[in-house]
Amino acid sequence: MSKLERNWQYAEQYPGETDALVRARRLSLELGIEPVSRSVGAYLSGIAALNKAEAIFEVGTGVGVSGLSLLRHLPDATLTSIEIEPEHLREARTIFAEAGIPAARLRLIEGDALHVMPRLNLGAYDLVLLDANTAQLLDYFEHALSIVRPGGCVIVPSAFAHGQVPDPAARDEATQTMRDLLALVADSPAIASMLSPAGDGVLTIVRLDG
Ligand SMILES: C[S@@+](CC[C@H](N)C(=O)[O-])C[C@H]1O[C@@H](n2cnc3c(N)ncnc32)[C@H](O)[C@@H]1O
Repeated sequence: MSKLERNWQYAEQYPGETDALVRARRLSLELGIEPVSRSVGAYLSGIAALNKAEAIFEVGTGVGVSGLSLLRHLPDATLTSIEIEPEHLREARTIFAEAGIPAARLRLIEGDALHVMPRLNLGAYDLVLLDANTAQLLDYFEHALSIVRPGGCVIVPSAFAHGQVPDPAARDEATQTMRDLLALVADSPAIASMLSPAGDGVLTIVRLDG
């Protein structure tokens, strides 16, 4: 194992998870859903706390690993989360209830994010997580930038598209879409962007004021 791989493995094993997160992660894997990794979950918890997020929006609920992570240190925050698969959403409701998250703090919406996002209030969210269909990512991102408040952030886990983005030989559509997004945000003066190698890569974009 190389030094970089050892660093990565250490970071993945380091953060502690709540019992609810462990249950949600196990269920995700049983259902064939790819949840955010442990280090990315810890990153989401930390960024949401730092941002003092009150209103959080997520595309791709899965069964709730990212959602539980986002809410972990924020007892008053609300989460609006969109999921296209009814079975995932049903399981997520159970997971959130078992974790003791009151229903009033959750708005779980079944549907296609591309239909739901255009109807959301502009500038209404402190933090937006995009973790669904990579083929639609550029469209999600356009909506995300208008629903996040100035100073808020948009986070895209799986920014390496299963490790493909850094591989110049990889030319599939998902990889190209992710590269397009990375190029787009790197050049925009209205955005601060950060790319971390945690998990499968995490892209964090801050919408600057003004
Ligand atoms: C990678 S999983 C999300 C995992 C979740 N964020 C977590 O960490 O536990 C992607 C999810 O997005 C959902 N999805 C795919 N396309 C979607 C769409 N257009 N709108 C809403 N959800 C979608 C899938 O059904 C799947 O549950």
